[in-house]
Amino acid sequence: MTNALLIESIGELTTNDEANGGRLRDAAVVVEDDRIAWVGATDRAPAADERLDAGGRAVLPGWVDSHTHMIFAGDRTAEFEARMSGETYAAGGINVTVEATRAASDAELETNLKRLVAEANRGGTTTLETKTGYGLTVADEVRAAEIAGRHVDAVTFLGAHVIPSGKDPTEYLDLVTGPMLDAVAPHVSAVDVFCESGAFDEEASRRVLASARAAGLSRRVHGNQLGHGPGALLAVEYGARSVDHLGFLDDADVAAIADSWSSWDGGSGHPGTVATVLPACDLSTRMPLAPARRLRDAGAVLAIASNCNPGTSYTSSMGFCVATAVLQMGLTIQDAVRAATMGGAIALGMYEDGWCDPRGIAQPAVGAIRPGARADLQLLDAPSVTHLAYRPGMPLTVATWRAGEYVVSPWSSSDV
Ligand SMILES: N=CN[C@@H](CCC(=O)O)C(=O)O
Ligand SMILES: [Zn+2]
Repeated sequence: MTNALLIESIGELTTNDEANGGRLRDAAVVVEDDRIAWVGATDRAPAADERLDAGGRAVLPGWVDSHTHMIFAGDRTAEFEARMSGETYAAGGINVTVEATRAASDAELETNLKRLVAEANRGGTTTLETKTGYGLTVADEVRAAEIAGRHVDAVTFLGAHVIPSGKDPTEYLDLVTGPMLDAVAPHVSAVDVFCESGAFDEEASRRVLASARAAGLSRRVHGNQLGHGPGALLAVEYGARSVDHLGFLDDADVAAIADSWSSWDGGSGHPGTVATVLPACDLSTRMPLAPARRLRDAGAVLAIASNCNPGTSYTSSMGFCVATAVLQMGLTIQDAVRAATMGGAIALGMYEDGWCDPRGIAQPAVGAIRPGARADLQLLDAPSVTHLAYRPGMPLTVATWRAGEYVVSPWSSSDV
């Protein structure tokens, strides 16, 4: 049965919809079941079963967090403390979490994931990707993918995260690109590779990306995180949906990522490789901030993601990431908000209708507030998205809807 909710008197509505310039004042939205049914001026809004007066506050799409690692056990507080005392981050720390994750029960992993998803929802996140990569045996990677698929919108296979302790690199690469991929493939939509010294070099990364393509899965790359390397160029060459981290880029990398968008017209056409920046990770590892502004000015499509994981970025706060991207990376507020919503949706292939969730069910588009899109919205206790950076660290998200249902509902409609 159709049930219509009208959210009216929205002071500033961020739509990410070119049809109305991406932003409306004194706006209203009608949500019908799980979708946006109507967007326009409050004084022209149609009747609805239920009304919510936003009182001049801002409404924007829920965050689309396109890069997290939420299937793990344990934490790495000691490693973080050492880093804050001057140690450098090294990929080897991943194996500490691999050991803890293998030792955990299914229930422990699922409980921890649910805790992290709930935290993310409270901060306004309505779409989540997460990766395997702390199991690194066939059984542990399949287990991670299955558990993740019950709670997030997209699952990525990251068997090529690091060579597990005690394993021969050549044998492990054969496993990751062969039997492990075959076993995990039914549960995931993409394959990722950590292309970095200490993890997978160019030749190994090529094999991972080629095996993903042969299996009909999307490609993603962790690239240029700890130093300059081939990750960004490989991502573009293999048609990856995104290349993530990007602290160390030269002019050729920036140009290649930007050029990958030359045949995309904003909706249809072949999408290029999204440049995903991870501001919280750059801060937590004390690495150079990714050159988000330079990438944007060159014409790249940007995403901002949390990279929530116990090693390099133990936060799911997209609001914090957006504020950091504005205050430290030089993005405008509008660019940062767009990157954390529409950018993430493009990186996940979810900006158009019909993408499939981990259960294989077709879903409406996310990342924009436009008729037909999934009704994923957040209400800020602020008159505009500018306050996300103007008042950094404040918990401004006060209500969140996912597919038309309240995920976070601190106010009843009569309080607002
Ligand atoms: N760089 C590779 N993977 C994670 C870190 C994982 C860890 O240290 O546990 C990242 O994105 O930063
Ligand atoms: Zn990551």
